[in-house]
Amino acid sequence: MMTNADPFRRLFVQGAGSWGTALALLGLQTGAEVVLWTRREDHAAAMRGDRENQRYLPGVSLPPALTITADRGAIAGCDAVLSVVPAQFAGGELAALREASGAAALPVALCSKGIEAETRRLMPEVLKAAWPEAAPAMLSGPSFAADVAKGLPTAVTLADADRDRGERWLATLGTLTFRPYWSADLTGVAIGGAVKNVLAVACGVVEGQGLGESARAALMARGFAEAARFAVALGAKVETLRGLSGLGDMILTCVSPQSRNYSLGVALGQGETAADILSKRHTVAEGAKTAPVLTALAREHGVEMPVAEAVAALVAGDIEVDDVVDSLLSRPLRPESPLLRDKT
Ligand SMILES: NC(=O)C1=CN([C@@H]2O[C@H](COP(=O)(O)OP(=O)(O)OC[C@H]3O[C@@H](n4cnc5c(N)ncnc54)[C@H](OP(=O)(O)O)[C@@H]3O)[C@@H](O)[C@H]2O)C=CC1
Ligand SMILES: O=C(CO)COP(=O)(O)O
Repeated sequence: MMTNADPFRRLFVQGAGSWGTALALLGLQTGAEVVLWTRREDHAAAMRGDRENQRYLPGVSLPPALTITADRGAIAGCDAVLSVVPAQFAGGELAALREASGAAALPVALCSKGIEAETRRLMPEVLKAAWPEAAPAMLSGPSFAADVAKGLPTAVTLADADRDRGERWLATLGTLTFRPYWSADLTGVAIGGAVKNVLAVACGVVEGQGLGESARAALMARGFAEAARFAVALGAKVETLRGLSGLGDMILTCVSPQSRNYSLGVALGQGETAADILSKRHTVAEGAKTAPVLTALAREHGVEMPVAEAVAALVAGDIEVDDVVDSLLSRPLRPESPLLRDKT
């Protein structure tokens, strides 16, 4: 046991992609009753029949204790929600779930990593607009669903402005191998998760272009600097960006072929177009939709984000991959530290 707080007893997991499924299994491990919800009845029926999510998390068995449904009404009696729907669809799905719950004041942990393109909202703002009665938390950090489902050691950040409720989340999800650490900085956690996907695409491009590991490390460091500038401009704490949900997740996804965002970047670097790559996939690469809205928000706040700008232009097909590399390499030589830069 990680904490003496009372865990939530009946969890509603919204979204049965790979991450929602892995988190549902975690909830069962800590003794909660868990409802895993998918929007498609045929997907629910297949998972119930196979006791496996063959589409998104193959090879992992789903115990009989896991309730699998496409009925939002199954939220009745649940005392907490994990929302694990891709960022662009989260607002609509959260609003529909609010209605099914009778606008209940439930704790909702947001587990998606992105920024809503239409409204430029971070995930906690998406929740506030869709379900104002809900109590928001953010769960994010370096954690591949397949690793977590195998019980491999993982550490993440769980942000909740209310420490006691945060402790309840830790008790609900923490196991010997899955270690959530509490933070109060929801904005910082939401930004770290969203921005690292964009940086992972950029690092994949470096790999796809064969530019070498030194170049990739340089890009990660410069990418981290722009993520931190952006986070501070939006009121987040820079320490949060240095933690598991920022730097930790960047380190994972900016080097691993297991990352869908990194592998999108590799294919872009090899000359394929984003439209072609994404049309062949059924899984999500959040960085593609986050890059343009991230750069728009950054410009609004007067923050320079050249790496994110390059990814946005490449994904939109506005620029060739060789030109992206040239534009990043031809940036002016100036002091590395922003503090020194201000004085020169
Ligand atoms: N996978 C991972 O290792 C991790 C993922 N995350 C984050 O979790 C979130 C969910 O990703 P993940 O579980 O990987 O997803 P997957 O790529 O495994 O699956 C895609 C999911 O998106 C759903 N989806 C697609 N289109 C829509 C739509 N129009 N409306 C509602 N849902 C839709 C799919 O449902 P359907 O089958 O019905 O189309 C499916 O549940 C993302 O924000 C991701 O960044 C965070 C940490 C780890
Ligand atoms: O967020 C993740 C791991 O922390 C998953 O990364 P991808 O979405 O790039 O696969």
